[in-house]
Parts: sequence; structure tokens; C-alpha cells
Amino acid sequence: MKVAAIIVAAGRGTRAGGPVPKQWQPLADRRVIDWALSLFLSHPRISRVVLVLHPDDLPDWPETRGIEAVTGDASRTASVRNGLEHLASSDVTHVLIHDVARPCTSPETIDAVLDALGVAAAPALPVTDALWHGENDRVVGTQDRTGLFRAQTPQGFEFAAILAAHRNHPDIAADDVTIARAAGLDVVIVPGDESNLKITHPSDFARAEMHLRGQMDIRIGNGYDVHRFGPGNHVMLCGIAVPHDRGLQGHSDADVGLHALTDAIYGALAEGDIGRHFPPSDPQWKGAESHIFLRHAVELATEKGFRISNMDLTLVCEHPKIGPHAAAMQSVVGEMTDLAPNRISIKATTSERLGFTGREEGIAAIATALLIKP
Ligand SMILES: Nc1ccn([C@@H]2O[C@H](COP(=O)(O)OP(=O)(O)OP(=O)(O)O)[C@@H](O)[C@H]2O)c(=O)n1
Ligand SMILES: C[C@](O)(CO)[C@H](O)COP(=O)(O)O
Repeated sequence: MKVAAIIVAAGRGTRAGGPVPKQWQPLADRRVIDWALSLFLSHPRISRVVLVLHPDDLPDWPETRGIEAVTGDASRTASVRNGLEHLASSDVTHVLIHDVARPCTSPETIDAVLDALGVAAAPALPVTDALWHGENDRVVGTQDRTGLFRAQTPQGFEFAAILAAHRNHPDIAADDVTIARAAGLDVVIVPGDESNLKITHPSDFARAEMHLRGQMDIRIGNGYDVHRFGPGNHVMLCGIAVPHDRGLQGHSDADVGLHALTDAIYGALAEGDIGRHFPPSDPQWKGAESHIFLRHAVELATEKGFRISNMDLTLVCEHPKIGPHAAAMQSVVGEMTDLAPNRISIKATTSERLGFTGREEGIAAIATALLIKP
């Protein structure tokens, strides 16, 4: 079985509204389109992913590894057909056709459809509400719901069969099962999922967001570090050499800010602290630049499937004054972590001349990091 996925994303999302078509709108920290793409790209049983885009959107689509971008057409049916024709002379044996507008589809639904193939299989849910006919805000009739289902995607087909069915069905159809049925194909119904909703109207964004956030692994971690002052003419703080009449002492470059940020990430991952990964007893870390530690923590987070959402750091000291350097620190930390500066907060406070920071014996730093695994 060699399976391709066709994700149709050439619609204009008129019912959903918004400044751009719905697939480009933000949803739970990504764009709607990214949810469907990452689901199919990461599914082990899918070998090719074809993305059908509107002609206006195609020029802006960056060439992306593993995604074959194809031009869409005036109707969903015609867009699907373009995707199928793109695969026409390939060795693909089966195809899953999916709406980009369904960002909450689960890998289990994909597996259920693939397991049921066959010639054709698609997820659906039995209708549970009473059904009426209505006119001018009045009920004019009722409809028996026995045997009625609400169709979802991805809809799966034997490739040659659905290609032929589409070629023989030039008219617009509600979905690809309709076209398969018109060609006489037998379609198996597999259980759909209430959360596999299609973003159609503005209120659907909130429902999808609630589901996706509920599914996410969201981790918070804190980091705290202190370094004492010693001789020197600058302190390293968040990767910036800040002029000062003393330096900070430590086994590494004593960048207390980067250390707290690093420990916050390790903390969120339940991966101990810097000392566990870079033991102070190991001479190779003597005088080390602390960006090494922060980069390691970020890599570890990425390896475990997490993305850093934001970080917040407070430096506690009377001097040096941090405000004039905060923007530069944000930008340097942004480079180290691959985060936009507006996701990194760097601020400072004095301790009102109380305690060791108040007596200017050293600098303390407190950090929080929020990590998300979709
Ligand atoms: N010419 C079209 C129309 C629709 N679609 C895709 O088909 C799916 C289902 O369509 P729908 O939810 O109706 O999306 P839109 O057509 O974008 O929405 P609207 O009808 O509100 O404009 C969506 O993923 C949409 O991008 C497509 O690829 N090409
Ligand atoms: C394909 C589909 O999602 C199955 O429920 C649905 O038919 C698409 O309908 P739309 O009117 O094009 O949104």
C-alpha cells in the first residue's frame, strides 16, 4: 500500500470571514493549514503529501520539504481533481482526500480509514439531532434521521478507482464519496470523531482552538540562579557584555540570566538543571560561554517535540542598570533560541537595597519558560 494524502486548501473561506482565507488564520499558536500538514507529514503510513492551493496563494508558498504544492480550481471538486491528476502517473496505490479546514483530525481517524480500505472508506457520525425542513423561520416538515450520517474527511480510496471516478464526473459534488458512489464504488463507513470538525463559520475557530489546546502537552518551568561579584570590568548578562566596575564569578562565564533561562527550560522538561548536563566538576566547561547551555536546552526541547512559546526573565540587582541593554538582550536571546523578540521578556528589579543583591554582593535571576507540544 503506497498512500498519498491530498489536502485541499484552495477555498476562500467566505463563510468563516476574517482578513485572510481561513486556512491562513491563526489557530492555537499556528495557522489552520499547519495543523493538517503536520498531521499528514508525520503519519508513518503516508508517503506523499499533495497540497492544493489557490492560484493567488501558490506564489507565496515556500517550497517545503515533503509537500508537493499544486494549483487549485474554482470548486472543491475541481481542486481535488487537480490533486489526483498530479499523482496520475505515480506508483501511489491509495489516496486520502482531506479538507485543510479540519485541523483537529486525529492520527487514529487516519488509521481507521486506512485499515478499512478496500476500495473506499470514510469517517462519519450518525445524526443524533432531530431533522426538520424549514422555510421562513418556520418548521414545514420533519425528516426521519434513521440511517443518516454526517460525513467527515479524510476520505480514502483506491487511487486508480477514484481518479477514474473523478474523470467521469465533471459536475460539482459535496464530497469525494459522492463521486465514488456515482461510479458504483463500495464505501465503508468508519467511526468519525466529534472533534474532527470543519471550520466553516467564525465560531468554529473557538471550538477547534479549545480542542487543540486541550490536546496539547503544555509545560511550565522555572529557573533561579545567583552569581557573586568579583574583580572585573563587565558582567555577562543574557549574552551581552555589560560594562560594570566588577565582574561575576563562576565556573563558566557566569551569565546568570542565561543560566536561569536554561534551567527554566530544563525544568519544564523535568530534565534537572545545568549542573546535570554540564557538571561544574568537568574542566571543559571552565569559562564556557553560556549560550552553549541555553542552546542545548532548546535542542533538547525540540528533540522531545516541544516548542518554546515564551520566556520571562527578571534580573535582581541594584547595578548595573539593565533597562538600557534589555532590547539588545532580547534580540541576542532570540537568536540563541530561535524565538521572536516579543516572546522573550527581560526585565529587572532592585531588591530595595535588602539582602545580598541589595548589598551588591551579587546578581540573582529568576526565569519562567512555557513549552508546548501540539
Ligand atoms: N475551490 C475550492 C473550494 C474549496 N476548497 C477546499 O475544500 C475544503 C472544504 O471547503 P469549505 O469548507 O467550503 O472551504 P471554503 O470554500 O474555503 O469556504 P467557503 O465555502 O465558506 O468559501 C476546504 O479545505 C477548502 O480550502 C478547495 O480546495 N478549492
Ligand atoms: C467534504 C466535506 O467536508 C464532508 O463533510 C464537506 O462536504 C465539505 O463541504 P463544503 O460545503 O465544501 O465545506
